Amino acid sequence: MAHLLSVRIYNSTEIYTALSSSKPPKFAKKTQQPNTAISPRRSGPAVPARKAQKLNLEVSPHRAVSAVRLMRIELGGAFADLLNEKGKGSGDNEMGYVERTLGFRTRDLDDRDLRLVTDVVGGTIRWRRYLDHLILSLCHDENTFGRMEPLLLQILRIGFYEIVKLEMPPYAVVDENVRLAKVALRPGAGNMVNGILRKLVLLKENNSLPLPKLEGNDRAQARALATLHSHPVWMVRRWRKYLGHGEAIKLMMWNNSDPSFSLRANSGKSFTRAHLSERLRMLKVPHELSPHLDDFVRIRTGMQIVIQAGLLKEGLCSVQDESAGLVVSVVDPQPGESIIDCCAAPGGKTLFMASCLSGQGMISAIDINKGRLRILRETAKLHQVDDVITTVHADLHIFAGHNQVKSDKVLLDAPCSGLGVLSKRADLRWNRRFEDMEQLKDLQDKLLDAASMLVKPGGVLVYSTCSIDPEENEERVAAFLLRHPEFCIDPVNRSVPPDFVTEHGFYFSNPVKHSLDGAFAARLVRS
Ligand SMILES: C[S@@+](CC[C@H](N)C(=O)[O-])C[C@H]1O[C@@H](n2cnc3c(N)ncnc32)[C@H](O)[C@@H]1O
Repeated sequence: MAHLLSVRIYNSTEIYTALSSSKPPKFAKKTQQPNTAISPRRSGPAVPARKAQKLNLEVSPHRAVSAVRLMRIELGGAFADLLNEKGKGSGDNEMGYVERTLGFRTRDLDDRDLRLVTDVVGGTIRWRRYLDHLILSLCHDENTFGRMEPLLLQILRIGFYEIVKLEMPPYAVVDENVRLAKVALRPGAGNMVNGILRKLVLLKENNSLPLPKLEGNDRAQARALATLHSHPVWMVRRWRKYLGHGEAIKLMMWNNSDPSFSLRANSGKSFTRAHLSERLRMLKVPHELSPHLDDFVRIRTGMQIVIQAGLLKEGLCSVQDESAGLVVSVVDPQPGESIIDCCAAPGGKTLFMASCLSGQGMISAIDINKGRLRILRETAKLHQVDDVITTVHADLHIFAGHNQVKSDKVLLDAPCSGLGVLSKRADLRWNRRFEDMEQLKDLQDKLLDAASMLVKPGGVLVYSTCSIDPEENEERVAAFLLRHPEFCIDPVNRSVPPDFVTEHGFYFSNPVKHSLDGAFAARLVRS
């Protein structure tokens, strides 16, 4: 039986405040829903005003935490950083959100619960389009789905994901999610979850999930694929155009797989990869050495252990994908050089470049974002590489127009769509819009022009993105070379393994081929 230790009424503004620190969005109306019926309105309060229960031992903690975190990501604009999800060792933090949002606590999260939260939140976000298609198919009508309360929808998505993708024992999933809906919303909501989830279980047992067929014209096929692989239609169409049907599907499967992470040992603190490997062995974290980069190790599981052991906090290592590390190989920083990192924050590449300088040389780390630049500064101090880094808070366009400085090497790690990192950034696919691409390309051209002004004769300009989109990569470089005949391509064969070198001499990490994030870099020399 639920334990009722305290009673408090929450209103919708308070609930929103619990979800996010910024002001309430349009969905948070002050109207209250009747407590017995299922509110059909998606535009109603996030959860209805309700009585708070301090401790409820009947609700499974990972589901309560997942539901609240999903609400925060979707409605409160929180950032679905899978690493943070893994890293949030503090169950207290999570339970605080549950209490402030739903009005009750469950038992504390243990390590298994934390892993489940990561899986459920990441998976539910990734598979959202697919799950919503199934939920809509099993609702009475489109209105029921279209106006469903946000919390109810999240609970259904969790249940569908657990049954269809995690293949958890279905009737336990039904019972647990029904209980969550009853306690967090009201009995009627529990009945609805029960009805829909039970229909799903039957369909799954009979192998007859209502999924779209791949037929019709290009647009219709793209829509079906977008649902089956849970991506926006515009991405599917773009990838079918650029990569072909088969590769597009492989890419979507990669984006939907569990991300793996790499760690870079921080030589700035004389902490070598051998030291890191030894520490990981002692922590029983399975890992392997990167075949491409001397300072890197790969880990598939155990990130939470690494974080709890304090390795990141002590600055002994950083989380950095090898694809990003290889961009630094393309820059090839040498002791004594002057380097400008034009879009530097939060500093992943700046710090790696700084550690390559062995205390000699200087990196000017420019960024327009003050907060992110502060993170860079603090991390540089922690990593003991701050003696070779100067941070500059500036808009690159203005900085380049007003400064006469010219450097040996200039890195422009440009703002981009991030289409190469969708496996790690589970929510990014839903936040990125087709219209963004044109704006980004325009920004990239302008930043390239500005960055080129900072390169001294004979110096090197490296343009990089974490995108796999040719329009942000090869096409931007081609357009730049037309505008700037004083630059030419310096093929990256000497900097990265041959497998990563394109026919035009650029660096390209292909998620499907290399099992790393997608990344691109061009090395251009000024005559
Ligand atoms: C892809 S991120 C850089 C990531 C970074 N290089 C790293 O490895 O951690 C792009 C950065 O460009 C910055 N940026 C965007 N427009 C800018 C501008 N006009 N001038 C300077 N920085 C800018 C953003 O604030 C953002 O931090």
